[in-house]
Amino acid sequence: MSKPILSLENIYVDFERDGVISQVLDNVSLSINKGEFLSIIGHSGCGKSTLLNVVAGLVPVTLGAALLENREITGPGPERAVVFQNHSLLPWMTVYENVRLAVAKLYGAKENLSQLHDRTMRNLELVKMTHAKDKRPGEISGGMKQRVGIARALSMEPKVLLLDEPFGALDALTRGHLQDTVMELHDRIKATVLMITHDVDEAVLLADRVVMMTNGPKARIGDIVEVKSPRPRDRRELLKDAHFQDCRRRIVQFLEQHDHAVSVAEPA
Ligand SMILES: Nc1ncnc2c1ncn2[C@@H]1O[C@H](COP(=O)(O)OP(=O)(O)OP(=O)(O)O)[C@@H](O)[C@H]1O
Repeated sequence: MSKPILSLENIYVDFERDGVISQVLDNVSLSINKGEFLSIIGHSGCGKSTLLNVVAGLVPVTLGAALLENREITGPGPERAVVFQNHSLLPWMTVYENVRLAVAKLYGAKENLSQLHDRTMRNLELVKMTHAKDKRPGEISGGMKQRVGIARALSMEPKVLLLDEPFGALDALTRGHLQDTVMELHDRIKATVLMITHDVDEAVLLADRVVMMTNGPKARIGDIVEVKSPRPRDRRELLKDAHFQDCRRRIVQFLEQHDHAVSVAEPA
């Protein structure tokens, strides 16, 4: 788990709207190892999604470079699958068909129908959704939709899985179940994952490292906390773990300090 798969090198991102330039990211550098799970946390609007979108190839950098296995990222590609907070399933297709569509797009030319079916079912099994394979998105819960979104992303066998607040819209119990599923998947398929979250406990529970971003504009990486708690992790056990609590405390402290920085900088 020590080979860098993804390198962000001195990344700057500016957006221009009506002649006004906003400098969102300011010299962000980060190296992510193969199989590593990184959480990104920071106050709302600081630029977390922008950073993830740079890796997804959806936002171009103004300066610097994002490299996947030493090759510059210049656009989207199946080796970087994204799961957004608002599951984007096609409502007229069944759960099976939603995943099958992604499978066919990538493997349709290389594999026969039975192989495509097996691939689809394998990914639905990974997220425990085979029982609902014939249902349409309107007939399943938010948590189940998110599972299907994850299955669809995994079916591309991406080198990097990008999760943009994947559990943000879910109730606490469903969120907990999905966190467990993602931890299990990460262990099982040794995926490299970059996940944005607003939830400190979630960030620490899932990650090998938690990247904390400063407030925008011109957001940077303020600090990184390494979570050394052994895997598999059990949320109840971790509550008693001094290292876990220390990681948690450092992140809360960072966020509080940066919250304060904003409130004192604002005019009264
Ligand atoms: N395409 C764009 N054009 C102009 N400005 C943009 C664009 N995308 C993002 N921004 C601005 O960049 C800043 C960072 O946005 P971003 O969505 O990356 O933040 P975030 O940390 O993910 O926020 P949140 O936690 O609220 O989702 C915001 O001020 C946003 O308005």
